Amino acid sequence: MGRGGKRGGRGGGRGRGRGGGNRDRQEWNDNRVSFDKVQKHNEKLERYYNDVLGLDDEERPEFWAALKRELPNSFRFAGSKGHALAVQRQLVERYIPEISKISHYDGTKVEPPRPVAWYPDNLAWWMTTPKNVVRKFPPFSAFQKYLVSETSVGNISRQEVVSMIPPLVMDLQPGMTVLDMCAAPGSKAAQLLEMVHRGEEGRIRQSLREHAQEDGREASPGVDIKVEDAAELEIDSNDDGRATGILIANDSDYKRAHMLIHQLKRLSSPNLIVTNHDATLYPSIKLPPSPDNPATNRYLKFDRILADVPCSGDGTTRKNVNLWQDWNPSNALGLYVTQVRILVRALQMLKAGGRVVYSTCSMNPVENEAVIASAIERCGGLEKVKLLPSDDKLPLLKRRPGLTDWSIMDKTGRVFRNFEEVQDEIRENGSTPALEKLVEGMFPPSFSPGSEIHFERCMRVYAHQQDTGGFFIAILEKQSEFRAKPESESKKIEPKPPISTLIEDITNGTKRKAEDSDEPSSSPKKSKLDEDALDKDDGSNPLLDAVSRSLNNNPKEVVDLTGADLPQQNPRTPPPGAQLDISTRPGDMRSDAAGSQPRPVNRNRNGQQFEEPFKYIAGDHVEVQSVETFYHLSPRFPRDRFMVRNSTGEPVKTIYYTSALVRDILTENEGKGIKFIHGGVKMFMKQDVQGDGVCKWRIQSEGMPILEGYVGEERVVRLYKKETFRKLLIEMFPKLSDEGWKDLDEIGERVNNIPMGCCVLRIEASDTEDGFSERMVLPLWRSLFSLNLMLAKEDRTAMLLRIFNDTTPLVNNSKGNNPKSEEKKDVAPGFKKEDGEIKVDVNPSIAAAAPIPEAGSEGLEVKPGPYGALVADSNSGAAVNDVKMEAIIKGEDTGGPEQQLNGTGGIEGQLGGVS
Ligand SMILES: C[S@@+](CC[C@H](N)C(=O)[O-])C[C@H]1O[C@@H](n2cnc3c(N)ncnc32)[C@H](O)[C@@H]1O
Repeated sequence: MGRGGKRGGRGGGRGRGRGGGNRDRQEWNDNRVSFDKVQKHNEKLERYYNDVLGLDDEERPEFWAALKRELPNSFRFAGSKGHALAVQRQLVERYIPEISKISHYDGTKVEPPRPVAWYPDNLAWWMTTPKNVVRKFPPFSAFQKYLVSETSVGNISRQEVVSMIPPLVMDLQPGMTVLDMCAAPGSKAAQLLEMVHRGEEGRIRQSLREHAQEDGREASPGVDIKVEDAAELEIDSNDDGRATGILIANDSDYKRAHMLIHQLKRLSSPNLIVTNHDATLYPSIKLPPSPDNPATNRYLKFDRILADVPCSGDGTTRKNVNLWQDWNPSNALGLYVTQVRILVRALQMLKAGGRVVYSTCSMNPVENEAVIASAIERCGGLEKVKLLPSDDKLPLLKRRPGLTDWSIMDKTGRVFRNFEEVQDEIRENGSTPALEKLVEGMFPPSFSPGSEIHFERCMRVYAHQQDTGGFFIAILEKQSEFRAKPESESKKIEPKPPISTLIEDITNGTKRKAEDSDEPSSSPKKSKLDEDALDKDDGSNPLLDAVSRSLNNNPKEVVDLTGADLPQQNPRTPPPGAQLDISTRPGDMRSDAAGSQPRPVNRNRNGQQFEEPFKYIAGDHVEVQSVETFYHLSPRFPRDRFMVRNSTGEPVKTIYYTSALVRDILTENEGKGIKFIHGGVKMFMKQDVQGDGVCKWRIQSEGMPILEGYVGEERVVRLYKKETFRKLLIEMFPKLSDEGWKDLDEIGERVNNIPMGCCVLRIEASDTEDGFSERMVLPLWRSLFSLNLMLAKEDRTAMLLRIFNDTTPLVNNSKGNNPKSEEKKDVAPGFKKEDGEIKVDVNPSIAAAAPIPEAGSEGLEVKPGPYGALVADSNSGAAVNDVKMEAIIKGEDTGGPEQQLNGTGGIEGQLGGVS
């Protein structure tokens, strides 16, 4: 993956890196400000964990002291391994030596960032110097710039170290089918997606090399596959090296699901689908029938599932300091039912032999060991689901085993050792709402000999062990298919309705009042239909069909179809975990969510929400053919994976590309009520060019890494020298006319001679002094008079800093001759902005450099418009009409659905030609 960067992930919208003013970010800032001020005591919290965790007298004070300290900074290098290591090298070679020279006022040396010992390949780092010191203290300013810049382009992901653990213990291999059930904001999903693509870059290059001669293409030089990676060349090599696995990332909260998309889109993966469902009711996904057995329905089963469930989050007191005030035992008790349901559904959707990793950032056994025990019980016991040992995983990670015995604290603070004590209490003193929340399954189960669940195989990570937050992780393996017990038969799991509520029901004939209960409103008793629906092995799901049908029509239908409880089950309503702020781990969100803005909801005429459909276009479609001809595509590139997102199924603005399995899933399940909200990588965007033979479809930087190896030499420009690249980064729209091409050194002649349109700039790695250590591929636009690297400004800036340690401001040659004039910003050559209006610039030097062509000359269409004439696109240099020009200048949408999402303003977000 990563082919020259975070899977090419350069997309980057306007929103990146901005605060966005969302609630979670705001909370985080408040937390930071108030960390020292918050009273870090909570009698129930301290009493419960002193009792239940079994820490000895020596360890206990360390545990509490750590929970009261602020968390060290941590971050992870993201993207393909090769690329991530290249960015990491900058830290090691350039910034750590500088930071090591800095001293505190008392003369002690500042501790530089250091790698997290248990994270593979030194790709995760942490540092004890507080963020605000790094941000404000001048000696750190270069390092701070590096962090900000690489984070903004997605090469660095700020993530808490314990939150990096679950994906690492999944044993995820390329080619696998993977589901992340509660994925937003997406830090773990990003790790999973990287794993789905592991080794892909090398495999594709190997395949291209093997077929270079046959295809008449020149393979890139200097592609030495490291010996330790050689094994990866063999895995998942069927599709000419392209990854065949899939990650489906899901979240029930629509807004958060869009943060997830924002986060994952940076990885530009065609193997990703994002869905928006309640994980307790996750729908079965249909696959196309197998050719051998066309009459049988097939459903997707997963090799790996991550259930990083909503939880009370009490392992995160170090960043969510308000938890000290807010912690209450009922938070965890109220989440138990949802957590069990999510885990049971995960186990149902797993292949036999597949694995679920269950994790929380809570230390409470009711959300952890109790959930594992209850889910195993519902799924038919250890014969069906086994808890796997984890001591062979991440040997350098300090952890404690899972608890084998625990007590439960009720809302009032009373502690019970077992369920019998609860029943005795009810018998003796009568029931109370607090007692009614306690169910048998929350307590340690009793086992017959030989049937013990080995809870000690779970991993518990505590704050004091290595200065982190707290976390719980368990690995479960499905042994064989099962039919899960309905909850009504598993009395251990379902809380009885509170007596007070029953009385109310009887006397008033009304439904339960939400305020009576700590229990999540989306954890109502399930109807029989519900349970049967989810248990069906053939994957069909009448409940979900009914729900989705009703959502597409009339929400009231849900009531009619599925019984009294279901209105609360509407999968669009985030379940309780999502509504509890503490369960959403604001710390996980803060960096990831930064700048992401929820996509405006699409609504039809009746005001109902809908997603643009995913429609695949045929390989012999005239537009696909035009692309094929112009870019001289190798026959080895699949033509049957191009997709558009509109109901006509015609390519209008954007052509996306997906893997074959993603295509099969999106087409097979179309109109079946599954809420797919993202899929596909932007491969081509339409440009209104009017020249003979100039392809209207320009390659998007996101799609470039996937496509580039298959583009014919006719559209390829090769660059070897750093200095040439530096010029292209600093200078937007370098002039080719008037012998300007001569300033472009090694590529000057080639770009001057290449016919107009989009081309592939291959930056080849070499051992020469002025050469690149890492190969990169970027889209380049050759226009009539100039050239432009199609790269967002922030990506240009990040590359300048990374490759050249250069912070030179960018020069925009399209801005005319008056650099002081802010008014000129964003305007194409030959035009100027005055009093907010775009006018033709009559400056003779510009006119000479960029004469407005006559109609028909070099294929440009000239037509008058509000700006006086047709101009060259300020971004790509291509000819555009004035409507388009206006849209570009205003930053209005010129792209597909995703552009609306981030408010990237279409072209401007991607190309950086407009600030
Ligand atoms: C702990 S966070 C997940 C963090 C995420 N795995 C990561 O690494 O960035 C839990 C997520 O579960 C979602 N959620 C809560 N209830 C859910 C449900 N019933 N089904 C699916 N998602 C749910 C919340 O919206 C929240 O985003």
